[in-house]
Amino acid sequence: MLKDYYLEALEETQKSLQKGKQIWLTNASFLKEGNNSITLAFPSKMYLTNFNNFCKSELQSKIDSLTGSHIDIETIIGEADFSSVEEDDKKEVEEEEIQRKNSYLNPIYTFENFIPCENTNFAYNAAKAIAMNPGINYNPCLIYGGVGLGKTHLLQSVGNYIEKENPKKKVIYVTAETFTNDFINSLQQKNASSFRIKYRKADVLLIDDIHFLQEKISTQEELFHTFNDLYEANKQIIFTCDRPISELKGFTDRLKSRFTRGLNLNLTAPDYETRVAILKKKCEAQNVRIFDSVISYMAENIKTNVRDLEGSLTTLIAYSKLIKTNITLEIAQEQLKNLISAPMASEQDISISTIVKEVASYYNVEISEIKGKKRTAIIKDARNLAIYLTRKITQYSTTEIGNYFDRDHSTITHSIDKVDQERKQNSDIAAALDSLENTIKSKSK
Ligand SMILES: Nc1ncnc2c1ncn2[C@@H]1O[C@H](COP(=O)(O)OP(=O)(O)OP(=O)(O)O)[C@@H](O)[C@H]1O
Repeated sequence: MLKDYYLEALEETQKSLQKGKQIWLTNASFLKEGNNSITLAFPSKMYLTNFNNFCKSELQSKIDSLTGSHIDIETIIGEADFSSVEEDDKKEVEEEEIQRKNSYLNPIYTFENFIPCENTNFAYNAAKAIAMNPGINYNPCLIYGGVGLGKTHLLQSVGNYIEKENPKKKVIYVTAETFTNDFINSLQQKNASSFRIKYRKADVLLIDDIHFLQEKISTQEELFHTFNDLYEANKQIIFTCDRPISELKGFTDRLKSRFTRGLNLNLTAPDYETRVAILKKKCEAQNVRIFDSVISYMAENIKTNVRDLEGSLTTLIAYSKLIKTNITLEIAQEQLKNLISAPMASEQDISISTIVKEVASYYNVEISEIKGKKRTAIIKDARNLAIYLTRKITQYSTTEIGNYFDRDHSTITHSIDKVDQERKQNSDIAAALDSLENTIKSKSK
């Protein structure tokens, strides 16, 4: 009796599952039923894990609604005849799984979740066209623009789309930093060939933040050869960069010319309407409701980039959950006042040099040491803190901060994240940071 309901629920669930995910359900075998339970058997742990991850909740809600009561779905490995699950089939599925895990794509970054505006429509549509026909029309492709404007999101959307629609294609997503580290490791382990095989086997190679490769000539050389191999084999290559290629320093001309050879897409800050749409979409995704007046207030005042918009939204949502209250316009104004009232870089009173001076005196080190290359613990701490405070209390972008401290963008974000993390974990550090921030602000008046 329950088996009939199960079969009906199975059919409906299969229709609603994403392409490629049905296999985890079709290979489940109905073993037995109890009063309010059914038992399904699976050929292996991998099938069971994927059933739990991708199919179980859907199947559960279908079967519960068909029977009108809650049915326990019990699961077991083996104990049924799985000879119909061909060995090849298993192997193929395993390979696809391994590939999915190795591509390191964040499933949140999809075209559906990206809201283009007039300025970014071209980039959005071009990226979609690439995803539909990788390696054909726009190869290579470079996506560039300032921080937090969606470069990684768009890049990974291409990867996620291809993985979903074309699971046999091998997609590799890496940051330029990971690419560099992989390369260095391969040299240390005298295993350059496995590095080459890994990257040159890609059907789609997505490399994020190539500005990280500035001055790293050997890695650039390796990337150049990887590029040529893939390009000649019509494999799709996409890069992101925080600035136009012409502004990259310490790059070989031949690699620069490879980057610019294909399609160059520029991402710019979203307009007001898009900022509103992005905020609404993020609220929807998190299942929270925020008054339109608050959304308008945020969109009117936070124009820098989408990451800042998201950050403000996270602040408000956290506040609303913690205090258990709806976010009114007054609460939003109060909670976001530091962010919103901060003047733009060009008109701000607080300069980076004031911050560095105060931090240097706080740590009793020289200003030149903070900006220099020394890596003793105390100087590193002072440098990280100066970078963090600059980001926190001025409107300078991470790229501008990087230029000042002569560090690349990922080093700057790493410093900011590190101090942020320490601040969260240690109330003494939080208090010291607050006091230093107040000193800097009062001295800048
Ligand atoms: N147009 C957009 N629609 C929806 N979300 C967006 C959009 N642009 C950016 N975001 C979101 O903003 C956040 C920052 O985007 P992302 O990390 O892609 O920026 P980025 O340009 O790669 O920044 P960085 O140079 O710092 O690496 C992400 O959470 C992303 O989902």
